Amino acid sequence: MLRIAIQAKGRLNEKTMALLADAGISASVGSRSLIAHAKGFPVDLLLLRDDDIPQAVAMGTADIGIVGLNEVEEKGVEVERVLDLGFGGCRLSLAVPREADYKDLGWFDGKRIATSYPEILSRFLKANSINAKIHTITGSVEIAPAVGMADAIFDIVSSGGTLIQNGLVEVKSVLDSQAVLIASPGLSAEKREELDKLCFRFRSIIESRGMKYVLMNIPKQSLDEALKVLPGMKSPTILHLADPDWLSLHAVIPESQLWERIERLKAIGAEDILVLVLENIVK
Ligand SMILES: Nc1ncnc2c1ncn2[C@@H]1O[C@H](COP(=O)(O)OP(=O)(O)OP(=O)(O)O)[C@@H](O)[C@H]1O
Ligand SMILES: O=P(O)(O)OC[C@H]1O[C@H](OP(=O)(O)OP(=O)(O)O)[C@H](O)[C@@H]1O
Ligand SMILES: [Mg+2]
Repeated sequence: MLRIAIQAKGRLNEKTMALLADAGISASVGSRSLIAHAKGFPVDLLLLRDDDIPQAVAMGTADIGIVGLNEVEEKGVEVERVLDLGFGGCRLSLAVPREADYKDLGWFDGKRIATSYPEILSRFLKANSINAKIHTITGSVEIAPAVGMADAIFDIVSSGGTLIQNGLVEVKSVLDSQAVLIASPGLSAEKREELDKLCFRFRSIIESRGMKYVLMNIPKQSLDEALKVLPGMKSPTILHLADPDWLSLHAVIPESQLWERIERLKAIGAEDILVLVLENIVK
């Protein structure tokens, strides 16, 4: 039985539960539960604050965990980074007040920087020979310069909206983060086997995200042109129709290219185009 640590509540919780559900793992988690037995896979869910997940996995309290890379890097513990999960995307950046006379990293020399990520910041400052004072606070970091607590900040940025609201400008992105699956270094062979199965499910879900399954009818004489437009997994599927002048084409297309491809296919005579949601790609 694998034990997986996930965030009890917060930004990663919903998407983590959705990923588990897509992988056929369901659990009824009460608002005060700390541990839940899952159905559909031999796994227990351990519900923790995200700060505690890297340590829990490093110690073996949990075998695996889902947490932001930012927390893994901050805690500096020894865990295996198994899989990038493609959600919870953000970055850790240095930002300064809009009116600051900032030219380069040298600006930070002698300055006070507020952050909830002192370890990552300290490593970065050292690597760049910057002598700044780190002021550690646990939240509302962006307000620190305005209230005179610091000259600059080092914090999570996603849309950049919070920085703008607080009159700050991002000057250096230090770490790109997303939710990652981590594993304890000393997993037994049995647990490793379970983890491999789980990873197989996660990978097929991640790969299918943003992909569409497209079916259409195409005049036979347009086939060569259509094949130039359609990617497909290996190549598109071609099926014969009862009408000998027409073919049916099936292909997998990234959502970002969908409408541009459909316009090109319509221009060469494609009709009856169906776009279906792709649940999983199993390779
Ligand atoms: N604005 C954002 N956009 C995208 N991802 C984010 C954003 N803010 C944080 N994250 C990611 O989500 C993780 C969890 O964020 P959250 O705000 O829920 O943390 P928290 O308040 O420390 O939660 P906890 O109560 O578990 O300690 C962060 O560590 C980061 O990886
Ligand atoms: O670039 P943005 O899209 O504005 O996101 C960045 C903000 O999001 C997070 O805070 P959150 O909203 O989770 O609140 P918190 O400060 O209470 O953690 C993070 O700490 C930043 O403040
Ligand atoms: Mg936290």
